[in-house]
Amino acid sequence: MTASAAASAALAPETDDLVEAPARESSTTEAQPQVEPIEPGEAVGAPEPQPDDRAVGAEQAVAVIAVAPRAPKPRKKRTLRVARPAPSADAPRVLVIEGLVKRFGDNTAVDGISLDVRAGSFYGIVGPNGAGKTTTLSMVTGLLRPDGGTVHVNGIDAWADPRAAKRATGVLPDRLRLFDRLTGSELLYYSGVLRGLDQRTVRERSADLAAAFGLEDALDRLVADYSAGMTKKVALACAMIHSPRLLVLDEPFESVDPVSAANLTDILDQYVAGGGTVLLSSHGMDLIERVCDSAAIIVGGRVLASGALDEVRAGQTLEDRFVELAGGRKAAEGMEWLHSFSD
Ligand SMILES: Nc1ncnc2c1ncn2[C@@H]1O[C@H](COP(=O)(O)OP(=O)(O)OP(=O)(O)O)[C@@H](O)[C@H]1O
Repeated sequence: MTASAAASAALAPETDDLVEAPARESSTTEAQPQVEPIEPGEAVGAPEPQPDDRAVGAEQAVAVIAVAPRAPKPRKKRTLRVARPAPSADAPRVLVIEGLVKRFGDNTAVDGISLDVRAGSFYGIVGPNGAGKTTTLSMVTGLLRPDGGTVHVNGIDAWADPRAAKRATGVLPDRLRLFDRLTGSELLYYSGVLRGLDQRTVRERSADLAAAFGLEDALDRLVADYSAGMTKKVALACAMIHSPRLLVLDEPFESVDPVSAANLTDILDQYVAGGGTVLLSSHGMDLIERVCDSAAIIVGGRVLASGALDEVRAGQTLEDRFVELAGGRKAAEGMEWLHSFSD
């Protein structure tokens, strides 16, 4: 399948994912008056328009805008599916996080997080704002020193031997701080040689990545002039150029349009199919359910559920499970002033 065909396929609504719920029965058993069926949206009682009938009276005008109520949309029930099975329990563990802790003053942002991510896994981390996702990923990738706990990447202690761990890791951080006065091709080149690749390999891979991410026409422009989505793409390309064993991506789909998101998903899918491992954070529950085989729900710096996607969802959608674990929806109580409109 071509990249664009694959992107289109990924974008197509997954109609077989949706199961129609049975139509709701009428709640009354009383005899109903016989009426002509009215199509939803059809005008009721409107006189047949005549060629020379331009002036309509008030009654007729009202009749013209009296529209049959639209039938309520049938509730759709989603079948819970997984994109792919989680790696088997004997697959090697590419990332092992044990008892990770990070405090900012009195605030314990990460409070003893432990996770196992196995080779070939597409692992999603979800959690409410401020749950500690970015803080955790920053400690995994060597950007933030933990106050406690350990991180092993491919068997390497990431804080005892950060250089070796970084060679095995590609990172897309949350707040992108790129050398954006470089052009896209200069940034890719810089990322490649920084990771020890020779010039020829860097050029070849840069061309492949630019084509895969649809950035060919932007390579000679300054990254500072890129849109948010393009910046995300070039940063992801830079994270992948040294073909790391583990990709750690903080909100990779933020600001990325749906077509590009499908394209990125295809690229990451191929990477995982080839034995790579992805750990990503996202607020997109549907996306996580579509692409990930495993997930962790983090709330208040703690892991409340983790493992194969089906175990984490526990028979619900990931969103429902997330909302349940995160403490449910909060009504906008005490916000009555919001309805006292200013004009
Ligand atoms: N550098 C910092 N200094 C002080 N507090 C911080 C710092 N970084 C994060 N925090 C705090 O740590 C907690 C976790 O933040 P973090 O950014 O990890 O959350 P998150 O789950 O990634 O949230 P979001 O989904 O909103 O991105 C928050 O209370 C945040 O205010």
